[in-house]
Amino acid sequence: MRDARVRAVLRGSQPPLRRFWSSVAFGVLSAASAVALLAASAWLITRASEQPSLIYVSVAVVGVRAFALSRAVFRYLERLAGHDAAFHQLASIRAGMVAELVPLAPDGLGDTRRGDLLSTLADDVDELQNRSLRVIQPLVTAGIVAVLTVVGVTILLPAAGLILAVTLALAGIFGTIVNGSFSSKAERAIATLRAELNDRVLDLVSNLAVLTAFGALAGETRKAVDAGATLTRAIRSRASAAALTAGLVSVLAGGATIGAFLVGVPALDAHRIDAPALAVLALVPLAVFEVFGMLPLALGARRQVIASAERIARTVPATIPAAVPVDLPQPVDLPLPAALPSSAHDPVLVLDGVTARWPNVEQPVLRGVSLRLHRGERMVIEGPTGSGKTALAHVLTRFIDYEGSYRLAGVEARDLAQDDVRTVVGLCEQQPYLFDSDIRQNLLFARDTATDADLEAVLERVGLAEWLRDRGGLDARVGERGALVSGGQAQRIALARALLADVSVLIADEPTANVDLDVADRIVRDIVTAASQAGTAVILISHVAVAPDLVDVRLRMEEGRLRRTVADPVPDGTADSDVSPEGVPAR
Ligand SMILES: Nc1ncnc2c1ncn2[C@@H]1O[C@H](COP(=O)(O)OP(=O)(O)OP(=O)(O)O)[C@@H](O)[C@H]1O
Repeated sequence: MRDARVRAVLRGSQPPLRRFWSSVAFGVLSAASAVALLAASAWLITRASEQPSLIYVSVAVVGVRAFALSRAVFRYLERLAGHDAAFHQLASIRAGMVAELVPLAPDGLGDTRRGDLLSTLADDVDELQNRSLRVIQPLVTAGIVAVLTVVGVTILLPAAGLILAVTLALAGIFGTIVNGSFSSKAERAIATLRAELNDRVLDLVSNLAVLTAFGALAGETRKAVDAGATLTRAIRSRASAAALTAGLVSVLAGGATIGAFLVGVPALDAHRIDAPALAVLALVPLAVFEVFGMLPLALGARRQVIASAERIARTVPATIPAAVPVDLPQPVDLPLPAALPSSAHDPVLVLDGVTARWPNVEQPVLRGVSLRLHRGERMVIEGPTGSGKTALAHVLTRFIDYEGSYRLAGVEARDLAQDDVRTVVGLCEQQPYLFDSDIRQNLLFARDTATDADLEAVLERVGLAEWLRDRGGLDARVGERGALVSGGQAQRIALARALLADVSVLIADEPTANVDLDVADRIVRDIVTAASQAGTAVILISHVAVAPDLVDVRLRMEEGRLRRTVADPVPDGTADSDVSPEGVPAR
């Protein structure tokens, strides 16, 4: 049975009836006009060959013109109304998906491949629009027009009506079987193959430098090309199945015409119908089969829509993992900046026995961590790789949840809105993300009211004044993911961003990871100095030994536990995170 989440995605893809009904109505009118056009033309040509007075054919002449025009006009209106409804729905599906993903980012999406996410948000959501456009609408139109035509033909000649009904049923059944058996595998695979291709191409272009350096570019390119070829094969096999189905439907349409002649000619001889009626009986099947031929293709489109809905349901997690924080329905207000302690002795941030886990990981990454940070204090956290330093940064910025107590300005952090916490505690990530835009835009999103003078001042504080002049000012571009700036400059831009956001606590996670020792020392000094000037407390996560004059508190993280370092000893037997590393007075 299809899972409830897939059903919910499918339901969500369907435009509401008030938007959708008009496109179905126009579709039916357009298809009915096509059938009526052929019927009227067949009747007119045959009747005209009998050279009657013009008065007898004038209605049919008007009919042919009217149906020719109405078919095109209704087709246009159907397209317009159908796409309008589908696009409205697409916009809300995409917005809904992004809204579901936002609370998960960044740590709740650790298992999600970026290519998958890209394919899901772009291609799979696009595919969903076909549910109304290529599945429901053609099915309803084909059904209604086929029934109306069979009724009309039956009125003219019951035997011909029966033949038409039977051949239409055969076309529906065999067309669906043929199409299903030749293309259902390809249809279901296309969405996954497209995601795989996206993933490979994304990997290739984002890691060109490293792949080239290790001579792996040719191999990875081949994999991307192979993924493209597999996708092309699947698309080709779907197209072949569609062509085969169309061929089968055409054969049955021809069969219906021959059948109409077989029963129509004796009826003509017996004067039960006249010659123009026989022409109508013979030609109408061709038009109705054109409409009805969409049925097997609509069922194929349905399989593809379902495959995309399943992928969306798989890619966007149905529930938020336990370790990802969720805001309370009515979070406590943190009136800023008044809420922050004005006295240097009151801590801004207090952790008591904090334990935390990464999403979907059983083992805690932090175990009973306690610390206190005062206004303007400079704290360094060192420790071996993988010991949990970044995890602590993510707890403090509320990217992952915690057990124990984490108070910010005296208020328990889990009672606050996460956004409020992040206006007080800012993070300079280990690998700062720079947008492929100019320097101005890369800073402005931290504070969109900042003037150019503000931006230049903050860049000066982080030691980038000269660089800014050399680059020609704030309009200089930084390249994709900061390709046009060095690792150290990227760190400084990230720092400038954090300073602009005017946080009270700045966490710099390995700001010197990408630079040499010489530059590292300057960056750390600049970070600490710039933050101090702003009265901002700093938690510096660093591998590099930080000069003693830049540090008030020095802590060490080991296997998820925090303790003081030898340089800042505590009494024997109490050197772990159960002890609050308090006591270093704020400057
Ligand atoms: N999103 C994640 N999901 C699951 N495990 C993770 C995740 N991120 C990191 N880990 C694991 O958690 C442990 C602690 O990682 P963390 O990044 O906090 O270490 P770190 O001390 O910052 O290391 P480094 O100095 O190398 O940056 C490591 O074993 C790491 O492999």
